[in-house]
Amino acid sequence: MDISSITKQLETSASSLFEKISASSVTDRGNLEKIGKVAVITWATYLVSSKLYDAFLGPLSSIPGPLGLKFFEMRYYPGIESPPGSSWEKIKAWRDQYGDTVRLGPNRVGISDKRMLRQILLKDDLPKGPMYTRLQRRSPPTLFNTRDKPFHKQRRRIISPAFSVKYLNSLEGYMRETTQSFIDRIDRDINETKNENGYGQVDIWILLQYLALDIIGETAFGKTFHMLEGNDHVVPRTISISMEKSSYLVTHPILGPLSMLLPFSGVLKANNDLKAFMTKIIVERLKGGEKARRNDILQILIDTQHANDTEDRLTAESIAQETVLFLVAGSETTSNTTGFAFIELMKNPEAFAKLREEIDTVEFEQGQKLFHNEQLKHLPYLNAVIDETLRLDAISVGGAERMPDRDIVLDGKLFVPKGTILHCNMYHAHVDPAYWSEPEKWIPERWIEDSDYPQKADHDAFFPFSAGSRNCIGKTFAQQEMRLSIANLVKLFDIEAIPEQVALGEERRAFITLQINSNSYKVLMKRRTTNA
Ligand code: HEM
Repeated sequence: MDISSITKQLETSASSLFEKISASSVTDRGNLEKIGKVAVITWATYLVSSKLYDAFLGPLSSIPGPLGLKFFEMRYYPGIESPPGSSWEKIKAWRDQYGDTVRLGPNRVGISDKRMLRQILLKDDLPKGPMYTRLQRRSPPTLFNTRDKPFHKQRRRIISPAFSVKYLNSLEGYMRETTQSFIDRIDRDINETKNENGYGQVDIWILLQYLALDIIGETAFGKTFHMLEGNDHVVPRTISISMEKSSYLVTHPILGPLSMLLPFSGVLKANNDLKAFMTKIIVERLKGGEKARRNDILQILIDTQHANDTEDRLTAESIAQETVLFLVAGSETTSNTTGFAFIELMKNPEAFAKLREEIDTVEFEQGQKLFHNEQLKHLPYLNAVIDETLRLDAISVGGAERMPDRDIVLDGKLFVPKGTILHCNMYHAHVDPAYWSEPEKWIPERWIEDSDYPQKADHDAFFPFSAGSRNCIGKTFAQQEMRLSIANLVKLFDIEAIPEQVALGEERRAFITLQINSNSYKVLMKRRTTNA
């Protein structure tokens, strides 16, 4: 018996029952009860038949996927988040089993075909999906979480000058100053733990986190948080609580309205502290006039007050929210990618040697203790190390959501009705054997045109910063920061793996961004005595 006949029978039996009952008197209480039962049965019948229709006959029915997900949302799939932060691995296993279009829910399709991804993100530039509304909670939307295209276009136009190459060049001084504090901190840690060969233990993962936080502090907030000097600051602390909570709200939307009542330790207090901190900085800048001006991202946002068009003037609340967004979107993404690059370099000593050989062809400028971005921008192996890490250890393993506002056909073959949630799994495209040879191996040579590695990188299947109007506004900022930290460390220090730590680097979880379970990865380091 096929599904359509089951559905028909259910509908017929419910309507005949309804007819029988309506024929009798409705005045007595018994009949009222029967009517109630009929209403429930009719509703249940409708629900079951529409679920069966969507699962087996609807427009998404031909897309393969786990049976349960044809009926229920992914968050109800048994064990999907057990252990916490592991759902991305299950989704990857489904992709390997079912292919590059997978049914991931009654109304959700996972996409990792590179042509379809380009169409969704770039050519059709579809609006963001409902996940981003959940991230808004009760605050006004930001550049990242708005789903409104005209609002986004206007906000992006206002904020873009803060991320232009020219403006970023002018911020390089802050990045280099902070990188110097990072090097000083490493020297301190080495001295405290030095062995007979001069090597000390350094938690490179944590120090990279502090570096990224301090860099955003300097450039976006106008103040370093002094994390590298061992400070505990309200801003990073609040953001870290908020990230954990946001990740939970994305997977458990029902908790949204309840979230403020739940005992998320100190969330309310931390949020108030953060608001007070931001308000103080903005008010100081506004009151201080010309004297208080500083060359940074915050200043660009504050300067929108002088825009001709009143709609382009950001309110104090929006300035605070957007700067906090840069910290959330710009710190862990960058520090974890750099951390993964070191984890890969420690597993591949020949690659480390090649990178060092390249870096050693460049000398610090006279009187300088660190490189400039301009000296590093075009180094092929350094950029290949970064790109290969962005491919294989992609931070956004959870993917991004888009939702078509009209019926569309993907790549001329897959009909997708308006309102379907398209779960864009860019990471899956990064490791698809159809696009990459030895996709699970970390091979920087694939990015180098004149290397011996036969199959070169497929740039059309590479989306680390997404694509289209909602691509990453901080891409150049992140690349600059990653080049500076990797090149300076490789130039100044000998770095060696600690065998037990290598295994730790393989255990991963994702709460919005990919990270290592241990949140710590130690290496042995000592100052170089030659070539430095
Ligand atoms: C290696 C580092 C980084 C990676 C891999 C990365 C990746 C991404 C990706 C994949 C998106 C699209 C997300 C989506 O559609 O859901 C995105 C958006 C965004 N990123 Fe980044 N990002 C990085 C660093 C940064 C930095 C340093 C900043 C700011 C200082 C930043 C700010 C943003 C913002 C504001 C958006 C939203 C843009 C919009 O919708 O117009 N990111 N990023």
